Amino acid sequence: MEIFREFTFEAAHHLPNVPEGHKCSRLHGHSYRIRVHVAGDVDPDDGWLMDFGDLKAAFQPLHDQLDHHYLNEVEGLKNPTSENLARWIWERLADSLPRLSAVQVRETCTSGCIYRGGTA
Ligand SMILES: Nc1nc2c(c(=O)[nH]1)N=C([C@H](O)[C@H](O)COP(=O)(O)OP(=O)(O)OP(=O)(O)O)CN2
Repeated sequence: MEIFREFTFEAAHHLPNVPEGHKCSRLHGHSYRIRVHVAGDVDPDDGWLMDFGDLKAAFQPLHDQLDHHYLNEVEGLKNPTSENLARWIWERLADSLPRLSAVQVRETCTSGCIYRGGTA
């Protein structure tokens, strides 16, 4: 079984390593949508994998660091692409959510990424 919880936050960023003239080198903002997935067995007694409320509690400290912030200034997010943000979130959730299975980051309605851990 896999469950997820979706979070949103607003933030500004620019991408420092894109080619000269790329639109994303300019300061701009996104309404980010994040999905945190956890996978495992459903407990036969309580009928759930884990409480959605505990997923929310685990993400809250990260939300506080990201919402209405300039992502380039957040520790570890000098180059805040979707991919780097997904990995940043994973690394900060992995201890509190040992069954973490995926982190999805959506920057816009049409673009985003999914990170499932590991080095890629
Ligand atoms: N692999 C990645 N590519 C891009 C990233 C990224 O994080 N990873 N980020 C950007 C920009 O931040 C950009 O704001 C979002 O890109 P894009 O989908 O091109 O945005 P638009 O809404 O402007 O798309 P259009 O359909 O062209 O209007 C760029 N690439």
